[in-house]
Amino acid sequence: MIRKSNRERRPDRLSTYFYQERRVLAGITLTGILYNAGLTAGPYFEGQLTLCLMAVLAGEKSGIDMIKLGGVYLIVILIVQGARCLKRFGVRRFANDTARSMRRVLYRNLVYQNPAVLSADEAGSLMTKAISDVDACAEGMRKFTTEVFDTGVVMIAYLGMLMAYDLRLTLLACVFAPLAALLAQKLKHPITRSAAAYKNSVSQLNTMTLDRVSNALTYRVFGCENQRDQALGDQLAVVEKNAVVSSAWENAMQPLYNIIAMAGVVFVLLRGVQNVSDTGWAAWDLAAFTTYLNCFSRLALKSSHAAKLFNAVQKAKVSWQRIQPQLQPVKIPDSTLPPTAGPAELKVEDLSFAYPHQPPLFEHVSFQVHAGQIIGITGPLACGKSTLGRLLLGELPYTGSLRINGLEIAQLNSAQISHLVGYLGHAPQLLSDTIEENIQLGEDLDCAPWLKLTALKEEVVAMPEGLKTQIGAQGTRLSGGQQARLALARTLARPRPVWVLDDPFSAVDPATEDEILRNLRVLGKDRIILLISHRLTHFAQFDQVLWLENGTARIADPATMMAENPAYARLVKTQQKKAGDDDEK
Ligand SMILES: Nc1ncnc2c1ncn2[C@@H]1O[C@H](COP(=O)(O)OP(=O)(O)OP(=O)(O)O)[C@@H](O)[C@H]1O
Repeated sequence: MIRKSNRERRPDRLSTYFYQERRVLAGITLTGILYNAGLTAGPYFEGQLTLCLMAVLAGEKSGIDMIKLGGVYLIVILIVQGARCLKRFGVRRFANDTARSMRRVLYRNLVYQNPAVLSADEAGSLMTKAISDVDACAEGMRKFTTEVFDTGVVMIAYLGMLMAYDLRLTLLACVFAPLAALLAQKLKHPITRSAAAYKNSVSQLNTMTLDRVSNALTYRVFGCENQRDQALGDQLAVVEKNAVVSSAWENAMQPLYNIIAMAGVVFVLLRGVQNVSDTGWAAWDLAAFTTYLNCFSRLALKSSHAAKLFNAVQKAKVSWQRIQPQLQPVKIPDSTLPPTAGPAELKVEDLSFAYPHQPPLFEHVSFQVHAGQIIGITGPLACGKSTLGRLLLGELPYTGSLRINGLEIAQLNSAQISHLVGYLGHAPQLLSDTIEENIQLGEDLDCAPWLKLTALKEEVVAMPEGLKTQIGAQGTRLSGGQQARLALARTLARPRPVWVLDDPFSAVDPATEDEILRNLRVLGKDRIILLISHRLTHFAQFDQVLWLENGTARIADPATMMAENPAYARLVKTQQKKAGDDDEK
């Protein structure tokens, strides 16, 4: 028999979580059986105490006998309640551990899964899954585990006891309990439906809240605040309504389940009296009658709980179905790169790419770049400049070949690519943290040289808290140019064979751009720098210019590009003229 190790077990199966907690579950089983079997001691001792009291009154027993019996009952209660405490502790621990494990897997999925797969879900929905659905699942599993003992074991114990007293009466009186379970089963669909509607409305509310907060300025500037707040308020009302409906389906049926399960008490009373008066199916004394009645009401109550439990599990199942797709096993990619020799080299051959359901953005593109070169990438609007950068990150599937140092990008994982390609995207993507942490990202790096390289050092030194300055969400406490340079410093602090810099100078003045480019030239002497830009002021200083247009690519040194590509030459001249006019002004 092949035994699966913990790591091989599938996190998208519920059984995995029960298996992981097998030791805790074993403890719950022991204490649960002790507690629940011990519960039958209650009715038994109550019956014995009644009998003893009658004997004391009749002068057959003394008060001491009664005290002794009461003392034993007390000790039994203490043991039983002690077991109950331990069982509760175990069950809570089981739920907490399970929620933690699920959250860990879900988090890994969010971090490592293909962004295209994740983008199928709205941010609010992902948050709802990561927080409330995981809790709902763990809670469902906790309730199930608890009730297996609190209801299942104790029901069996009670049933056994009742049968021992009067088999036929027990069969007759207990015939109603399954009816409650049957009704609960029939209510499965409305319960599942209402729980799913509630969860979806919460997801939508979270998405709207995130949108409202992150786009607050846009809504204020365009005067849409009231309209957005109204929409948020409406969604809140939907959530409240769905919460009430969902909870009503789950909880409002409990009294009905109780009544159905208790219906058998009529038989217990009728036949019980006959048993005591020796005309029934069994011969009882008064203690037996008390014990039986007590035991039966507890059993009826428990069986109505079982019906409610069934509904609670149905509700938790909705959450499980929502998170299960995000609990697929994720392998953290191995970042070891195959060995390569020689200086950095980028070779693009016959590259073609199209976004889904769109015409090709690139067709049969080929070019080659060597170490020490700075390549300016430009072209008409939306010609695919940023997309080319993202292809080098391995984020998009392409045909043809895209090789860095002889390694095909499509055959590498994201961790390996991160050792080959440094990237600065269109948006600075800054963390809501200090300047220092935005560069270090948890690594032990000296920030000063990188701030100097990006002409940001003096400005940071002048800030009252220097490197420890908090920059706010997305760097909002910095100017646009400071944000761009801080993001550039973070990229340059991690030397890679290829750097892709997507429009790094759009918010930087020409003099600062000049200074940074001089520094880049020194820093990039054994690397390749691909600089994507619309601003062509400095393209004449670059080694090559890559012109993208209508799915094709032309690469040439800047002078040749000026001479042979009229569209490029026109663009350069227009920008030069505008710069001259600005200077005159
Ligand atoms: N994720 C995407 N899905 C579908 N189409 C996309 C996606 N991203 C970009 N596009 C489309 O691909 C084309 C090229 O986009 P890209 O951002 O690469 O161009 P660009 O040259 O960098 O643009 P710009 O000149 O505005 O800087 C555009 O028509 C754009 O609408």
